[in-house]
Amino acid sequence: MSVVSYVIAGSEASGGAGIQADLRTFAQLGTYGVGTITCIVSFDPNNGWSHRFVPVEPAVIADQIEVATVAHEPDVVKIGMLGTPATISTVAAALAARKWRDVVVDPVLICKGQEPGAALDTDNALRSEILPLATVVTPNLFEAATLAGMDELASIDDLAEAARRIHDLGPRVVVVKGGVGLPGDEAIDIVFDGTEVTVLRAPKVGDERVSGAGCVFAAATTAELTKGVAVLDAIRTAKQFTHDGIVGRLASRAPFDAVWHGSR
Ligand SMILES: Nc1ncnc2c1ncn2[C@@H]1O[C@H](COP(=O)(O)OP(=O)(O)O)[C@@H](O)[C@H]1O
Ligand SMILES: Cc1ncc(COP(=O)(O)O)c(C=O)c1O
Repeated sequence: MSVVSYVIAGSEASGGAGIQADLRTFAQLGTYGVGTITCIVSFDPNNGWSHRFVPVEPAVIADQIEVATVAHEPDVVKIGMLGTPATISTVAAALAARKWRDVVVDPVLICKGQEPGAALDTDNALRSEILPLATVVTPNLFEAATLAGMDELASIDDLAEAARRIHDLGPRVVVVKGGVGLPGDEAIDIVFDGTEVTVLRAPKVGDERVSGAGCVFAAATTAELTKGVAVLDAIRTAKQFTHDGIVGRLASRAPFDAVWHGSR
């Protein structure tokens, strides 16, 4: 069993989300983080903090995956933002070429700044090429509705129905994160393993979304799986770790706070 938590994801240049958040989370939870960069997202402070998105060349992504996997032989990997159909095909081929103990997919879908047409192709490629390889997938409300082909998710029953539909696409365990999106004073997520639905609850910390929460949640799950923890226990630890990081969040000149990595 490798002590390396491997992540294939985008760089988010303000430092709150993406691979920066993933690698910090791995370090906090005691695994050795190794990362491959798929794209670079730079928010634009002069244009409403909109996304500027630059994909990395597929051949350069393949080179990074080659050196990381040959050097470390990781057996647990997190997939974060991929961003284009070409990147998705490159990463899917690389994943299929090795045996993994766990593949955690945070299905970061559209990035503002991409054309809607390109975004739809990206959603479809993720659904058909990456989800079947996942052992754990962690969509937020919006991503779950998109992947499940549902209009709006407004209750725990809706989360469970979305999870069932996403499970049919191939992942072994589906976590649908209600986050701040469901009414009430709790951030509710559900876990569906193909048989049972488990409901996870934590107090909401404010009503705002915090940048990097989704990345940290999936990265913490990945770190725990790297250590050999069972899936549901890994997800429970991730929920607490993310909650603590939201409590200790970091304000900046950006219009959104960023999750801290663990307790502050
Ligand atoms: N304000 C909040 N207070 C408490 N928990 C939260 C809050 N926002 C998100 N969470 C939790 O953090 C985790 C990641 O949330 P997610 O919905 O993926 O966030 P986002 O889509 O904003 O990145 C989930 O467990 C979710 O329930
Ligand atoms: C590169 C990258 N990955 C992932 C995300 C998703 O971040 P979050 O955890 O806030 O959903 C973003 C959001 O900006 C991003 O830029």
